[in-house]
Amino acid sequence: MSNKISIIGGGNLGTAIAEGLIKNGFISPANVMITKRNVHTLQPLKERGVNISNDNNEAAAFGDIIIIAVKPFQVQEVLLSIKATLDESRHVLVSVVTGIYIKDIYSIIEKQLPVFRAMPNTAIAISESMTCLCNQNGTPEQIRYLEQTFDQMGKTITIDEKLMDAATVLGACGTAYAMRYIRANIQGGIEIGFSASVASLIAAQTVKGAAELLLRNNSHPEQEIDKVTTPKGCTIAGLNEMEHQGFSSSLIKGLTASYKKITTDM
Ligand SMILES: NC(=O)C1=CN([C@@H]2O[C@H](COP(=O)(O)OP(=O)(O)OC[C@H]3O[C@@H](n4cnc5c(N)ncnc54)[C@H](O)[C@@H]3O)[C@@H](O)[C@H]2O)C=CC1
Ligand SMILES: O=C(O)[C@@H]1CCC=N1
Repeated sequence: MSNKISIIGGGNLGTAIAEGLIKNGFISPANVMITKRNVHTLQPLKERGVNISNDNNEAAAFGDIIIIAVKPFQVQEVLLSIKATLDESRHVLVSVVTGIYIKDIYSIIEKQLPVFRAMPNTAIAISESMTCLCNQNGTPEQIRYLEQTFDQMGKTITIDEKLMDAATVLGACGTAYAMRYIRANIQGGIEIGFSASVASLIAAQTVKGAAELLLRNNSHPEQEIDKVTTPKGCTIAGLNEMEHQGFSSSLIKGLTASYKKITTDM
């Protein structure tokens, strides 16, 4: 399988994917093309050797793997514009678009080429994404290749398409939710005496360490919490107050509101 990759839609996620792809040398920048109608903001990628264009058909002709990274309402127009260039015997289409199902894509392109959906998050730019994949008509070789590609940029799992909306909430929106948790820690940290920059460092590194404990120990959060909570100590006093104020409940309600938005209103 040849490995030229085109990214259509050089916005937040599209540029993060381009950065992630070229970061660790998995693919040469010369084998990546990214498009946007106004290519001005793509200059930093161009300076690093990535091909940039405002012509989606040029990108479709360039890439063997075509990643669609536009907003949901832009998908139909983009797919229709490259439909004639899509080649069933060559191209693999990968959509990262929220709430657009594989059947929707087939109904627009009317060609039986392999279609994947990928749900990464913006940490893909620093090779720390969580990416959920699903596909229809992908060969085992193509599935393996795409899993390997996204594995270069974090962790990857293949799931059923019916879980992609849930993956979007937990894995992609989750980056923003984690940021708010960290921001609240910074705000609290300033109130109890730290400068903003020191509070930011302590909050971010502490959250990173907590996540690494779970990933490396394969443990449950409550097991790790038990190791921190001294009886009659300050940790449990803080945790219980947070729960009295609805901490876990508000997060769960936030996740389900996000899920409801995707499944009923996008
Ligand atoms: N931002 C995130 O964390 C994540 C976003 N997604 C999905 O990825 C998609 C892109 O999201 P963002 O990057 O955040 O949006 P964005 O608005 O930053 O990026 C979309 C880009 O597509 C460009 N574009 C629009 N029409 C175009 C066309 N005809 N040809 C070429 N480029 C065109 C826009 O100029 C823009 O730069 C969305 O569907 C979103 O649901 C999925 C996972 C995470
Ligand atoms: O907010 C959104 O709709 C997109 C989907 C996942 C992250 N951003």
